[in-house]
Amino acid sequence: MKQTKTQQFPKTKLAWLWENMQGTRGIYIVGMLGTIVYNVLQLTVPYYSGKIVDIFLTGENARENMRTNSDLFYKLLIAMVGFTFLRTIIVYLDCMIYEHVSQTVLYRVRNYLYNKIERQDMTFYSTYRTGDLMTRVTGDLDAVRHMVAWVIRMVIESFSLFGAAAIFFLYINWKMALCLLVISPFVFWIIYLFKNKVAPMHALLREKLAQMNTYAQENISGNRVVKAFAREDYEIQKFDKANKDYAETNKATGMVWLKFYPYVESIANLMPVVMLAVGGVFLIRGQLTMGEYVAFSGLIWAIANPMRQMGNIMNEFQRFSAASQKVMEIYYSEPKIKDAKDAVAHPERFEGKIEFEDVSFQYEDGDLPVLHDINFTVEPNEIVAIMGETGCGKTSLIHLIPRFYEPTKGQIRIDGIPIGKLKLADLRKNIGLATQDVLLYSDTIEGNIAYGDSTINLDEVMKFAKYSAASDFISKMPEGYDTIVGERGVGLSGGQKQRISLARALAVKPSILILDDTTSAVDMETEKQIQQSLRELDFPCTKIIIAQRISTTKAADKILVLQDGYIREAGTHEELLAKKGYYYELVKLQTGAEEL
Ligand SMILES: Nc1ncnc2c1ncn2[C@@H]1O[C@H](COP(=O)(O)OP(=O)(O)OP(=O)(O)O)[C@@H](O)[C@H]1O
Repeated sequence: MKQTKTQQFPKTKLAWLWENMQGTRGIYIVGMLGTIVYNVLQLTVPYYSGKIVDIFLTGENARENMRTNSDLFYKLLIAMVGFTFLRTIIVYLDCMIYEHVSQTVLYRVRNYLYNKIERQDMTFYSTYRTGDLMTRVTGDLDAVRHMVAWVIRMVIESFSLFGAAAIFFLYINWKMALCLLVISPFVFWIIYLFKNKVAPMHALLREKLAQMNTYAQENISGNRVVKAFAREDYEIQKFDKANKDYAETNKATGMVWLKFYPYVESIANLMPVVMLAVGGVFLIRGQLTMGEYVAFSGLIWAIANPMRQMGNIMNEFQRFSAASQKVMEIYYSEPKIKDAKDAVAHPERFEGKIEFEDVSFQYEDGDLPVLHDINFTVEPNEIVAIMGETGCGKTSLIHLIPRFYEPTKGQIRIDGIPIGKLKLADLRKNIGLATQDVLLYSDTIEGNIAYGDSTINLDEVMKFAKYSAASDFISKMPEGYDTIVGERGVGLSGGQKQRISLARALAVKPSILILDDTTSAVDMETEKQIQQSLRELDFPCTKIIIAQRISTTKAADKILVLQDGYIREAGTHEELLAKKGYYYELVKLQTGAEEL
């Protein structure tokens, strides 16, 4: 997993969130105003009860007032009930607004991230692990949604409640209000200290979660290897460790608040005590009426609760901060390999001439160059075979043609145009590639073959299956081309998967066909059939074939022998035999002949 330092983004986290609320910002503001209104409305009950107490229960003329002014009594009661009802309606609508906006943001950002991930280059995929990426588009995004749906609402709720209660207290009795409010700054200071402690815990927690998800994902997809080596117990233990790690970190994060909680709770609990003591003195001295006292004590929670809520809010805020950091990393990531500013469109088919000129290449995370000064030309329709011992750079070389990676030096041209000047889509659409590790989708065989061009009909699909010597085994399957192959082609043999992958590469009628050891798992007879079909394709096509078998390379127009990233030998089968070098030795080895 990539260990990122805290990356700087073009926008702050909240500004980024705001940007993604586009289209729902108006309604969100209405929601926030609603939160303020329904919190201010909380003051109505203690306000009216204070009035009722003063006028009709404890005041000098209480009995008289009840007799002569009972209308006012009922009006105050109705107002209390009415405002409570109004508040309920506002809370209800407000919840709907927050839910709507948060789901809209979630939907938008998730799509945007998926789009970004899809368009990344190979380096991105070798940097980020699938489990980590999955965590970003699920758990992390949920923390972002939670920020919109709950945390912001709680912040507004707490501050508006606190603010409204404070103003109300100051309005009815400023001296009493100050006695109560004077302790609140301590809470902010404690929350500030808490924030500094809990922020790194949330970052760590987030890493542990990604680690656990990565283990799970890798083990589920690599399940066959686990079974083959009977490593279930080992993997279960490994997961258990990651799970425990995550649970422990989760607990530790929760414990941080517990260290600060007693202080905040004590301050919050101090409020009713101050109320009782100071309020009592004020009452005795006549500086506070009984009604005012009722109003104060009825609303004391509006000062104490926001204080208690602060820790929760700060916790959630830090969770959002750690998660959004991960989301924004993908959100603002740009593939290094993309269309150049002056890229030219090339909607027409390529002729298929390929030129490598002094091409060298090193992986970004590699220590040494893997290709050195590669020079060769392939004419349209030619077949070029590339061979060499394992790890010599064959796959790296062919991956440069569709620009999966950029050469560190030199230039590759197709039909005379440097590939860096072509639009990526135009370049790749002209290339049919069957990779070494075959990946099929859980779809029908027909769907898999027609993956690159879904407009082709079944007859064409069958034709390409025939080219790749796959039609026989497909027609023997109970549902033929409608047979669903499992995830990654489960249910097919290695050779069968390779042949479907070849048919898929051919089905886009590419002007350049690249096969990376695509027939390594098929028998010699079938391979011969495939070689024959490749020579008889009904469309022009340049073929670059990585192969180890002499039976494949023999018929090629040109053979390149790679060694340690250099082209050591190049020529036809006969020319290379005459050189009596690596190729010659390989033929001897494969044919079992002493001399050729
Ligand atoms: N994504 C990568 N990042 C860093 N190094 C890599 C990467 N892929 C391959 N390499 C290294 O580049 C070198 C060439 O690998 P490459 O896959 O091109 O060899 P190959 O000739 O195709 O081997 P094989 O016949 O086994 O498929 C190897 O040393 C390999 O370790």
